[in-house]
Amino acid sequence: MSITVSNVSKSFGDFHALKGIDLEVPSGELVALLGPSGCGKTTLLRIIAGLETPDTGNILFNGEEATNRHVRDRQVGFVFQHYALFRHMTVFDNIAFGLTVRPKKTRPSKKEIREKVHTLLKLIQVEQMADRYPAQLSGGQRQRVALARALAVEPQVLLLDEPFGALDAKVRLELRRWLRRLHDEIHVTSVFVTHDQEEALEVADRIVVMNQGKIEQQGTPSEVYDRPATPFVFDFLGNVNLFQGRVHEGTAKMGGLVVETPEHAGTRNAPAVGYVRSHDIEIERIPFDTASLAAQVHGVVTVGPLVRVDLKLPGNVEGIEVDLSRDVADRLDLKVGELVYARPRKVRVFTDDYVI
Ligand SMILES: Nc1ncnc2c1ncn2[C@@H]1O[C@H](COP(=O)(O)OP(=O)(O)OP(=O)(O)O)[C@@H](O)[C@H]1O
Repeated sequence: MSITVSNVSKSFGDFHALKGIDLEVPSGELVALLGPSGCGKTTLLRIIAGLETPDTGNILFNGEEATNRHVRDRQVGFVFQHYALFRHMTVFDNIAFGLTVRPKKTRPSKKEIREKVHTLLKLIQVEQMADRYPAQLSGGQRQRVALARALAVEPQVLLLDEPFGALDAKVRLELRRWLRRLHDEIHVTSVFVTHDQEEALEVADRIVVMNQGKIEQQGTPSEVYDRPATPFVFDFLGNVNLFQGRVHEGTAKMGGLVVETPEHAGTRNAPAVGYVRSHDIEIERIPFDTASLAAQVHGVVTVGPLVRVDLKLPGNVEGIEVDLSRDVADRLDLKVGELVYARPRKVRVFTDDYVI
């Protein structure tokens, strides 16, 4: 089932939590709502679910008006960060719950319910745990059971609010891969809230980046990562260095960086900022042919598979961070205090009215 969010706004008192949101979720897609704490992701999810009503705007399911449809008639399944499994029920009964409480007319037979629950137990890979109680499961297993419970009633839409937020990093990583594979099998239209950019980039078909109640950009993971539309998106999706400067008659000059720009970009000597990801910078001991920035090594620290180098540059008070692979760092064997040259491989320039 497709979801259309059309011009949705929501305020709490005089705080504008959502400001004119327009969003299309095509049937069968897995979409991530990504943004910092308080940007309105959960409020938007709750409005799609029918747990909250928008002040203005509409929600459509498969093109049909559903803004005032009751939550129980929306055919949505939920999974939240804090697993709300029934403590006094076994895994089996938790998953079966939504089916057993149906009115007699639409309730499947006991045999059908048993078969359905076993299919789901297999899908979430906890077949041998049907008789356990939630307290006897790990956090990751509980979240998988919560997902199976949501899926048991065959929802048309699955809404997940930071479903792995309370789990440790390793389990989180396993579960998000598992969720991706599960979605590839069942293709239920899903909206997934997260503030973790890696999670969104790895799991989602499409990412909707939100900031202060608005959508900054939406697109495939590679679109938003490789072609961020705004400085906010650039910054939010990874480690970034800023080079402040000005653009004038076709050239942006930013703290030693020089980038050719279209003639019409900021011809009034407008401020310009160059954004460079920390893994898009090379370091050598001799100057590069082009765009060499002289710098001093200020710090070197190993972070898992990477070595993070802090450089001080004349004209860039904040300094810059460079992520090198371990091989390159081993070859260079940089020492704090020595002089080197840096060269950005990719620069994206934002001016007041232009992105290059
Ligand atoms: N019922 C409410 N009453 C008053 N303010 C609310 C209410 N619900 C949300 N807000 C406010 O609206 C803003 C958006 O909240 P929301 O929960 O949608 O953000 P979020 O992006 O999901 O953040 P987080 O990642 O921290 O959950 C926040 O500033 C929050 O304090």
